[in-house]
Amino acid sequence: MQQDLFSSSTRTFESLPLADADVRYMSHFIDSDAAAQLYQKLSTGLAWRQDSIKLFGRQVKIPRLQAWYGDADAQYSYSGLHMTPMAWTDDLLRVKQDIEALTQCQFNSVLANWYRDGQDSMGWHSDNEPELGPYPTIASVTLGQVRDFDFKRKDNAQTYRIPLQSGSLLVMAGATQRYWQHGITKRTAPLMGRINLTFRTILASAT
Ligand SMILES: O=C(O)CCC(=O)C(=O)O
Ligand SMILES: [Fe+2]
Repeated sequence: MQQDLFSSSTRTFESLPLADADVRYMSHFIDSDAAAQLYQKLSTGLAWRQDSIKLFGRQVKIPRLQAWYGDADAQYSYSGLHMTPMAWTDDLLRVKQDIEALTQCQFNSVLANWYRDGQDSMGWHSDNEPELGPYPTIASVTLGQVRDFDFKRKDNAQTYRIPLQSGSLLVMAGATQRYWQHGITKRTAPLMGRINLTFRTILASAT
């Protein structure tokens, strides 16, 4: 692994104040120059797709580009899309291994999301597909534009917002997906692009 890409002194997690959840945030997982470089590399280097989902009987383009990488057996279904992973790239593997060392968790796949501008978004959801298991750990890296990441509790109106900085790492674990939804809202202000990498573990028994 290249030593110079990641800073080490400021790599500490803070716990976010969400009840019945385990959410940790590291603002400087990757330093800002390296994050900008990695954004450029991944924007041209990953096999981005414009997927559509069926909504009320019509095919609707999802408001972002996506790419799915991982171990060959990490098959994933999402809103009716069946995703077969592409083989790990060196960059994705390096980030994965770095997160694994920090979190002591293993991941076998990553969903990459590219929010091209403020119009791209992700609606309210929980990452609660059966193949993720009941208490999934999801590690999410932000590169590029800062975007607000919103949490909304399922059983009352509680919300929590955190602006995710370029180079940051957000880890959602424990019962987070069970009690909370999350999403990235659209913005009318002109925004630059943001690439998000969400590392997951697809359980073999569920596929
Ligand atoms: O872009 C993000 O930070 C969130 C992505 C997300 O929630 C997902 O891929 O499930
Ligand atoms: Fe999610």
